[in-house]
Amino acid sequence: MEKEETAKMTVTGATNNIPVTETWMRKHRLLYDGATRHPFILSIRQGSVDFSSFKRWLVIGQDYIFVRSFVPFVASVLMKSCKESSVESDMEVILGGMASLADEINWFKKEASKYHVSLTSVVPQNANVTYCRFLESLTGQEIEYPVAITAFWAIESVYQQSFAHCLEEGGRVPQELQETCERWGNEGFGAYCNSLRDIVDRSLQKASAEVVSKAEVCFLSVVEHEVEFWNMSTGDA
Ligand SMILES: Cc1ncc(CN)c(N)n1
Repeated sequence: MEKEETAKMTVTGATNNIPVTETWMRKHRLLYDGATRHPFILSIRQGSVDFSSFKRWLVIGQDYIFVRSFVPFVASVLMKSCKESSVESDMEVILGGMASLADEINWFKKEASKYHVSLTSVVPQNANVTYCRFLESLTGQEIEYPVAITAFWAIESVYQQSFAHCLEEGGRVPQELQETCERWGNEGFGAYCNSLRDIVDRSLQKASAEVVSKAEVCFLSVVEHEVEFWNMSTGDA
């Protein structure tokens, strides 16, 4: 009897200790999968994607524009972490993210010249402009660190999990997109996303209910923007 009670307590304790990001994932699974299992991503995984100049223009050109707006946002998260986080390693994780964005920019330039895409003449599409504006709105001082770091984690994670899904067993990624999938779907990038997720969960543990709810809204906005980003592939955005 005593043993049973102890077991119950442990189960209750574990339930109460579910990290916030895990509760969001369970609650918003369908929406999240809508981004990481978007038809464009599934077509890459199934090998049916038509990697025409239009798609190249999206993956290289539009994403290049996005990443250039992403950098100042990440810089603002770095500033917030210096001021608001008491954990030194937060800065190192975010700095690592900045370094990987520098690599991304160089990679876009390399791919653009390989496929003769002129990065300077790509016009940002509406969905991309809206997404970049959203990023800018999160750079203000009034945005709390837990909210900003939530957006950062969600943006990186959706991308990582989308491309990791393409690489899972049974996929038939076309040769010319293999490197793209590996760039974001690799395990190292996955570990980095997990470090961001740990920062989110830790910072939300100490946050007020109001900030937690703002962070959840922000998480959902990111997922919606990511869906809209891929919708550009069908001209629906
Ligand atoms: C739209 C989008 N989202 C996320 C990432 C990953 N840095 C990206 N390159 N582009």
